[in-house]
Order: sequence, then structure tokens, then C-alpha cells
Amino acid sequence: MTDGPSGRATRVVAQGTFDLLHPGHVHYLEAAADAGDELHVIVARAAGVTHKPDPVLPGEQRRDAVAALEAVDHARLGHPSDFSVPIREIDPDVVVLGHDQHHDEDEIAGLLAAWGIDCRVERASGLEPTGERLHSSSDIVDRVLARRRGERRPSLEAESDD
Ligand SMILES: Cc1cc2nc3c(=O)[nH]c(=O)nc-3n(C[C@H](O)[C@H](O)[C@H](O)COP(=O)(O)O)c2cc1C
Ligand SMILES: Nc1ncnc2c1ncn2[C@@H]1O[C@H](COP(=O)(O)OP(=O)(O)OP(=O)(O)O)[C@@H](O)[C@H]1O
Repeated sequence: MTDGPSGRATRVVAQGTFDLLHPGHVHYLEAAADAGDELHVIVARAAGVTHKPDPVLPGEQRRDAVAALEAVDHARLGHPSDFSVPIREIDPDVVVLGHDQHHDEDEIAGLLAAWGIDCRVERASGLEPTGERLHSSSDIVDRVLARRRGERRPSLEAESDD
């Protein structure tokens, strides 16, 4: 798919905190990768994550884990204060927002236009967990805390062994 300018590979941007990787992240990044030829992921710096508790893991570790995923071509830590910096460097053709991200598509489209970036904005679907699975970094943290406080785990028989 090379519908970028002058036939170059179509560049897609995905972004997020990616604190404790889980299948929901993989679902999002695979959906973003399907929107073009090259998937560039911007990993949020902790200083910019003000809408929820600080990530547990350092940014470099979160970036490296994302970079290891097959769907991801490039992963970088975002700019500490100016979101236009990585966007101008990547010059994306598509920005894919996550299913629950607090960014408004029109707001992001307006920012991209103001930055002189010709780019469409899409939103990925969510991956709902089943059974004991967790598809939220915060939920994973909460379960760890509960288990460490001695909360008993469901009987082993209740857990599927697949
Ligand atoms: C187009 C775009 C560019 C962004 N660039 C940066 C950046 O350069 N640095 C940064 O720390 N966060 C950046 N972010 C914001 C983080 O990714 C943001 O904290 C993230 O959207 C939080 O989402 P989450 O709650 O799903 O992790 C950017 C977000 C968008 C939509
Ligand atoms: N279950 C999921 N299904 C699809 N996309 C998801 C899912 N969970 C997270 N994402 C997407 O992954 C990106 C990174 O999200 P983030 O790092 O906030 O993970 P999170 O698990 O939602 O964290 P938290 O639970 O702390 O909010 C975002 O675009 C988000 O929409």
C-alpha cells in the first residue's frame, strides 16, 4: 500500500503509555499497522501521563517492549513537551487513536493541519477480555496488588489451561 505522497510507503502513527504490555495493546498496534506500510509508535513520557497514575516501568523499557512487537517498525519515546516534534519527524499519512484514548479525532486532525501535516485520523476498536484475562495495564497493577495483599486466586480448576 503506497498511497503516501509521491508513492512513498504509507506511514502510520500509533501512540500510548504501554506500561505493562497485554493483548489489547497488540490488537491496537496490529490494527494500526494494517492502516499502512510502516508503523511508527510514539511512547508517552511519564511526565506527559497526567490523566492516570504514573507508569510503573521506565520509558526506555516501555519503548523497547513495544519495539519488539512484530507489528511495529519503529518505536520512540515522545518529546518531553512538544508533541509536534516526533510527528514532524515521522510525517505520517495516518494517525490511529486507541479505542478509549482521550484524544478527540477532530482535535488531533486540527493539530496535524496546524503543523502542516497532511494526515487522516482513525480510531481502532477495543479488545474485550474474557475469563481471567486482563486487557488493561491498570487492571494488571490492581490484580498484582490484590494478590500481594493475600487475595485468594480463583480455584485452579476454574482457570482454562489453554
Ligand atoms: C499525535 C500524538 C502525538 C503525541 N506525541 C507525544 C510526544 O511527543 N510525547 C509524549 O510524551 N506523548 C505524546 N503523545 C501523547 C501520549 O501518547 C499520551 O499521553 C497518550 O495518548 C496517552 O494515551 P494512553 O492513556 O492510551 O496511554 C502524543 C499523542 C498523540 C495523539
Ligand atoms: N483492551 C484494549 N483494546 C484495544 N486497545 C487497547 C486496549 N487497551 C489499551 N489499548 C490501547 O493501547 C494504547 C496504549 O494504551 P495504555 O498504555 O493507556 O494502555 P491501557 O492498558 O489502556 O492502560 P490503562 O489501563 O492504565 O489506561 C491506547 O491507544 C489504548 O487505546
